Amino acid sequence: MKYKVMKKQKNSRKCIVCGMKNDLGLKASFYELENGELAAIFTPIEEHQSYPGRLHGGVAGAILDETIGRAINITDEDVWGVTVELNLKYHKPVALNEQLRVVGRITRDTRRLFEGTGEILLKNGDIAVSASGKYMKLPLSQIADFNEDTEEWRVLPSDEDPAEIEV
Ligand SMILES: CC(C)(COP(=O)(O)OP(=O)(O)OC[C@H]1O[C@@H](n2cnc3c(N)ncnc32)[C@H](O)[C@@H]1OP(=O)(O)O)[C@@H](O)C(=O)NCCC(=O)NCCS
Ligand SMILES: CCCCCCCCCCCCCC(=O)O
Repeated sequence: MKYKVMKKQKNSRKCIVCGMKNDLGLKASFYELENGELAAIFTPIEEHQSYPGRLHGGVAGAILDETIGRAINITDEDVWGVTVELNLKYHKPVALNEQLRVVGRITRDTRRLFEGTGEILLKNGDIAVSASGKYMKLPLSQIADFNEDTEEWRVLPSDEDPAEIEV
């Protein structure tokens, strides 16, 4: 189904998934949807392959990890989590150089932990990779030396931002 985009999330400078100044990164964009899920959009490049032409399974894990980890921010922008568990199932190969949709949602939220699930979708809507993850909530000061300005942690509006996304 198609859902309206309610809000775009922030990107960063060097994160392997969302860093806009990481030339080898995925440069993914994250959109909060009206149904309470988070969608990511990115286009894998040659540098993200394992076997020629096929997305590396670890890279698939990275985008799912971050999409689930960011889904918590739909309800609370100030929660930061570190991944403590990530389970992946690879159903179909993922090709390079084609835009992919990823979707994630929160399935459990407690004082110290949150859990969620997510999928990488192929163009035809088939699920290529599915994941479930568990994250420990921590104060940002315990995770990283983080300066929003130097890390360029901000929303980057683009003409290519979709008004709705099918997930
Ligand atoms: C998450 C982390 C901070 C926990 O460290 P810690 O507080 O020293 O770990 P502890 O073993 O004392 O666990 C703290 C609590 O979390 C719980 N916990 C730890 N890992 C858990 C897991 N995978 N699932 C459920 N609970 C977990 C423990 O049971 C414990 O609970 P308790 O206090 O009620 O006994 C640490 O393991 C860590 O930094 N891991 C790396 C995370 C990471 O880098 N992820 C990838 C990038 S974000
Ligand atoms: C400059 C800050 C960039 C930080 C990226 C924000 C990511 C939040 C998602 C949490 C998922 C954790 C991913 C991980 O490291 O395993």
